[in-house]
Amino acid sequence: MELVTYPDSEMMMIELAQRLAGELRQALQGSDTASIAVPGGTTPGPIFDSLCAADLDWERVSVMLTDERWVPEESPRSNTRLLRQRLLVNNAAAARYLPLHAPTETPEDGIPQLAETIAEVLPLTVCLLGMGTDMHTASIFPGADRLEEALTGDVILVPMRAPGAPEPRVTLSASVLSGAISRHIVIVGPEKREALDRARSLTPEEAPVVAVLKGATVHWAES
Ligand SMILES: O=C(O)[C@H](O)[C@@H](O)[C@H](O)[C@H](O)COP(=O)(O)O
Repeated sequence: MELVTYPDSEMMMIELAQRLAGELRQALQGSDTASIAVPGGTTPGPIFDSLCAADLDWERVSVMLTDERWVPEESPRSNTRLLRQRLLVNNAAAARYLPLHAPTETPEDGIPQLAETIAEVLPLTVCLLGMGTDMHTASIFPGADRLEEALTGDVILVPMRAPGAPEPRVTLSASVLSGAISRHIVIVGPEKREALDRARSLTPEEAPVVAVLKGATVHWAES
């Protein structure tokens, strides 16, 4: 794992967006298509604000979330809603969006069809992840009901229910996330930095972020 620290998060978000766009651009030089998975939550909004304006052939790019809360798109908890408002706009409106949510009651009902579409674009070209202070990443939470399957299963999407998550979730598996050609983790603040340092001496069951750390670049700003 490589750690890059930035003087402030505003600068980090802009530089990281440029880096992600550069990696997609480079991939599109050698291939017809490219794919990127991004997290939801409160951290990545400013990255999306810059990335959506990147000058690249978005029509050839598939965009998806790393994980989603099983709530309707109108919910303020919906990561899809965040993506539609801040990433799939401007130049990036031309991208192909691969949903991680379907209008079914449970994630179990929706997953087979969603996973089929995602399978077509794997491995991911670029994967951006967030991390919680409990050391979860995507929606792979410590103590989750299907933690083992998400960490070690040869699967694409896993439904998740966890004490740390207020609603059912669906997450890309560790094998899909860590299979991305390029992986970045973005964290802000001293608490998350301490959690990351702690995670490095723990098992993936205790600290799921460990499952995606090898070969990843962690981007950190104190505030
Ligand atoms: O849907 C989600 O919540 C995310 O995809 C999740 O994995 C997120 O990246 C971390 O929980 C960090 O969240 P914050 O950025 O809000 O701290």
